[in-house]
Amino acid sequence: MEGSKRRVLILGSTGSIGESTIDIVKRFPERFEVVGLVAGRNREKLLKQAQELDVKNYVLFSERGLEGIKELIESTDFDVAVCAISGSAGILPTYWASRKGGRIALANKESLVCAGEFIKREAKEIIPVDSEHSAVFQCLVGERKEDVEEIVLTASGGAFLEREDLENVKPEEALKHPNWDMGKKVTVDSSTLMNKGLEVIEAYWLFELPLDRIKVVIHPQSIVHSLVVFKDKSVKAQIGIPDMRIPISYALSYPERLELGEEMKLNLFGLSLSFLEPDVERFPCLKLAYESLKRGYPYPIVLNAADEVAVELFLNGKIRFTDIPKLIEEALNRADFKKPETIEEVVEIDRRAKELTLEIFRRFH
Ligand SMILES: NC(=O)C1=CN([C@@H]2O[C@H](COP(=O)(O)OP(=O)(O)OC[C@H]3O[C@@H](n4cnc5c(N)ncnc54)[C@H](OP(=O)(O)O)[C@@H]3O)[C@@H](O)[C@H]2O)C=CC1
Ligand SMILES: CC(=O)[C@@H](O)[C@H](O)COP(=O)(O)O
Ligand SMILES: [Mn+2]
Repeated sequence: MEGSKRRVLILGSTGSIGESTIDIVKRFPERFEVVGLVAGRNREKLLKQAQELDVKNYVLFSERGLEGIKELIESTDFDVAVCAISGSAGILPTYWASRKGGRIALANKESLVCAGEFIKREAKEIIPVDSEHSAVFQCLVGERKEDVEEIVLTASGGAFLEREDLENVKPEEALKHPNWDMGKKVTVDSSTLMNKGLEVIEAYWLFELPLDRIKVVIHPQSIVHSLVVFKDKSVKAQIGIPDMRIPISYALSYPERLELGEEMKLNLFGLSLSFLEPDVERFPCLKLAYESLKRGYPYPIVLNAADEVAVELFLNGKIRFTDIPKLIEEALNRADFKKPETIEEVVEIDRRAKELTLEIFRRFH
């Protein structure tokens, strides 16, 4: 990384990951420069970021649509694209950025869940930003693939690990993550364990292990970010405070590491770490995610689409927390789409699966 600066394109700059990325870039002006910004609807924040970073190359989805995003990605020369648009809206932008040939610093797990095959085919290099996958990636540095026995993703358990009356959960309660400060969708997904389900599928694409060797353990403190078990039964874990600036900085600077401040250092004294088996009867979304991948494509696309619709309905007070997995399961049972052959077909299945989920909702409510 010595010499020239890394040119960074940020897709989803106004969100939680986008802002943390800008924080890192601003700490290391000699190493990075932002060369493009993409956001959804927050015009004011996008303009402020563009002005602060002196970036002329930016696009707002609500003004210029997907075509505007495509044009910006295709016309921007970048070294790293931070893919941090939330939800399936990130599929095509991540795919277009992958085709350009630079590094993909991937936060938008939904794009791998839905279009892993197509994005992996195009991308030259994917460095995970998602904390668990960054942890696994770091544990694997210097190791041989054939020596890996299992990947173990840690899950905080979300806001309701110990809650009895899940049917009475309110949206504002689901939006309080015990350890991480994140966007709404991923925070609700954490509370249903769907986030972990999506992450299992993300890990399947990133690390190319059979599904039965990708495990999940509940770890309420979010200090151990994930683990790898090797065939000699040695276990490596990556640990640290729950702050996304650490995996983001790693994805930007890999193979080097940046010098972050003392406030980011984990204090080991007084730490008490616990690990529990996930309860998939109380939190069926995790089971549904495994099942969707076992059934094969297009089911993970349907899982993701139905979840996006269900989370939105829950946040708008239209369904109960416990209806989220029911709606997703029904969508998976009724879905009758063929395996996608192109990225356009992926996007079409996502659209139709969302329609199907809304139809199911209307029939029962
Ligand atoms: N936050 C976190 O700590 C983590 C997040 N992730 C993943 O990273 C991704 C982003 O999460 P997070 O930052 O929390 O989400 P946020 O909701 O905070 O931010 C989402 C970003 O996407 C933009 N966006 C939404 N829709 C569109 C669209 N149609 N076109 C262009 N831009 C759009 C938003 O723009 P605007 O606000 O202007 O509308 C915003 O910049 C998700 O996939 C999440 O699962 C993974 C690990 C950790
Ligand atoms: C920070 C991050 O990577 C999130 O995806 C986080 O993992 C969410 O926490 P859960 O473990 O509760 O899903
Ligand atoms: Mn994660």
